[in-house]
Formats: sequence, C-alpha cells, structure tokens
Amino acid sequence: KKHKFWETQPVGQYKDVGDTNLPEGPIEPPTPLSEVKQEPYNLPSAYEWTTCDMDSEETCNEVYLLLKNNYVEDDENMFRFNYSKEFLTWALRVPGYYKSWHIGVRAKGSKKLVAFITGIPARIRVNDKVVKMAEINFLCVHKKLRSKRLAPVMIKEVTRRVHLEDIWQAAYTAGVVLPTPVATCQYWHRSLNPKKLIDVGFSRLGARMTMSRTIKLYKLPDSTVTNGFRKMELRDVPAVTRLLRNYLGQFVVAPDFDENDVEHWLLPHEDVVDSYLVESPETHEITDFCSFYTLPSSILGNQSYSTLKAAYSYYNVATKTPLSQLMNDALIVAKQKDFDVFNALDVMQNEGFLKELKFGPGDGQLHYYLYNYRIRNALRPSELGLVLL
Ligand SMILES: COc1cccc(CC(=N)NC(=O)c2cccnc2OC2CCNCC2)c1
Repeated sequence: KKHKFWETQPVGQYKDVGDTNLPEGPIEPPTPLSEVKQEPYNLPSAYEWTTCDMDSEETCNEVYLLLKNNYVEDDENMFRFNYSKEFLTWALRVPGYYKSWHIGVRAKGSKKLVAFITGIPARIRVNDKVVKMAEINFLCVHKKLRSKRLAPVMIKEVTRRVHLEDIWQAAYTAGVVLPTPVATCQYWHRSLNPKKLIDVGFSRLGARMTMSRTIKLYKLPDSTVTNGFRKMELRDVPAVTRLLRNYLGQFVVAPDFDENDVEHWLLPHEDVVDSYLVESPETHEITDFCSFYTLPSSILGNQSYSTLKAAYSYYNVATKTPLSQLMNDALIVAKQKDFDVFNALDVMQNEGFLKELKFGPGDGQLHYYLYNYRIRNALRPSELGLVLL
C-alpha cells in the first residue's frame, strides 16, 4: 500500500477530497494531556532517542554533517542541500522554541547520529483563525538506514512531543505527494551565474544560444535602481511588521508574525538571511520590503565546483515600488553577494515577476501540508503566504 502510515494519521485522506460536508478546521480534538503517551515511542533495539542541543557546537556540527551527507537531493541526485550551522541554529532556536522538539536518533554502540527531525512553534493563520502549530522540518534518515521504517516512528515521536506542549496542528512541506496537499507549488530559478550553472549541469544552454549570448541575457546592473532601497535595520522592525501583517492578511494561509517574530526571521543575518526595504526619501515611510535566505547545495560529482550558492525568495511586500522592480533589485543584490542562482516558489504574488525577471521553471514541485487541520479545498499557490525553510 502506498501510504500505509499516512492513512492512519489525522490528515486529509484521499477518500475525503471534495467532500464539502466535512467542516474546515481540526480533524481530531485535542487529547487531555494526561492521556498523551508519556514515554517515547520504541525504536529498533540498536537505536536510541537523543535531544539535539543546538547550542552545543559539537551537536550542531553532528546535525550539520548528517544533513550535509544525507538530506534532500534534487530529482537527478546532482545536488544536495547543505544548510550551514549558522542557518540551522537560526532556523531552530526561534522565539519560544522547545529543545525537546529537536530530535535525534543515535546508534547505541557508536553513538553516531543517524537520523533527525525538528519542530518549531509558529502561529499560522488559516482564513480567519490563528492556530498554534508546529512547523516540522529537517526529517533526515542516514542513507544506510533507509526503508527501515524509521521515518514513521520519528514523525510519531515529534507529534507526541508537540502534543505534550498542548499543540495539535502542524505544517510541513515535501517534494513528494502524500495525503493530501493543501497546496502544490512550482519552483522557479533565476540564473545569476549562468556559466557555472551550465558547467555543473544545473541549467542547460538554450537551443540556438551561445554561452556569451546566455551570459548577456542574464546580465544585471551593478547597483540597485530603486530610490531609498537599503538594508533592513533593528529600528525598522515595527514598520516592517506593520507592512508584512497587512500584506500577509490577503492570503488564506500565512504566518501571524509579531515584532518579535519579525526581529528573528527578517533582520539581516550574514550568510543566513538578507532583507531590504524601500524608505521613501521624502516621507521616510517604509513602503516596500524584500528578503531571501541563503541555502547552498553541495554539487555531487563535479571536479571544478563543490558548492552551488543559492538564494531563496522569502517574504516580499510591494506597496509603492512595482514588485518586478523590487525583486529585480533583490536579484542585483544577490548577484553582488556572489549567489549563483535565485530560487522562488510561485506562492503569494510571485507569479507576477517570475517570467518578467527571466526565471525558468524548475523540474519539481513543493507540496504544502497541514496536520490535523482540514481546509475545504486545496489552495492555489497565490493563496499561500507561508514560506518554510
Ligand atoms: C539545487 O539544489 C537542490 C538540492 C536539493 C533539492 C533541490 C530541488 C528542491 N527540492 N528544491 C526545493 O524544494 C525548493 C525550490 C525552490 C524554493 N524552495 C525549495 O525548497 C525549500 C523549502 C522547503 N525546504 C527545502 C528548501 C535542489
């Protein structure tokens, strides 16, 4: 059976799709905390649970290496995400985080870290309801331990630990189709260093295109064009929070960011997240905002390059500057910072700039999921205002 595990979980089931009698909202009610399983699920006898303290340089390095060698690869197994230690610390030590949700599996003998899964708390609005959720990410099982059915027990264990904190919903993404996506997004790439992208096989030379013609096609100005375009600073947090809350209010699913969240998620953090805004030179009003996060990929099996430097579009708001012009300035800054490629999903209003700014469609899709929360109909990507790392 295809989804033996997922058919036992409170998620939208294939048989329910289109059944408009089913109400929107939680699929199962909360369990009384006294009835939540108090002890961890059983692992195969050779393995044991461990809580990964990301404050520990040693543990953070073990997590980094496990992901660097065993985490998600593209469909052609040419690239593998290579999240940095700084990034992982930023992504996991968030306002109100629970260390117990940073879960590892070790081999009892060697004590080697062989698997990982994480949750972080988030307030996610679905239509007019703000729901406390766990954002689940970084599920990784060592390549040598695949198809030992470790993933289902790790998902049950993180679910149990989330329940112990009285949280009953979750959000997650996957490149695979599971029961059942709340949205299915297409990813797009904008070449910044086309020669390297072609050399490593990420892109192919277009038909009837020469390399020099391709380099010219993707050339960008040396500096940004929007008046008042500058890096975000701590003093901008209140204004950016207002701008972002207003903007995200239009989407069916979106984070309910407060100033504390904006300070953590959107203040520039070198080699982790970059954010810029437009301050009107006349009124000093902050009218626009753009951001991207840094997620390099290891290039598997290439003699001349080992790393693909990729920027991922994060949250962008345009109220005065045309969105395409704002995002073109983001491309210009990313090129200045020596990124090879700028990636984006077709979520929010991104579709409006993808073609104009010479993004090309990627060869895959990213599916968004909610755990224990039904929405009547799957969303169009343009109704989704949530970007997961
Ligand atoms: C270029 O190196 C890659 C290394 C591994 C996988 C992929 C393809 C892929 N699966 N891409 C995405 O999932 C993706 C494409 C565009 C924007 N965000 C994305 O994923 C984000 C969000 C979900 N968690 C991973 C990072 C590419």
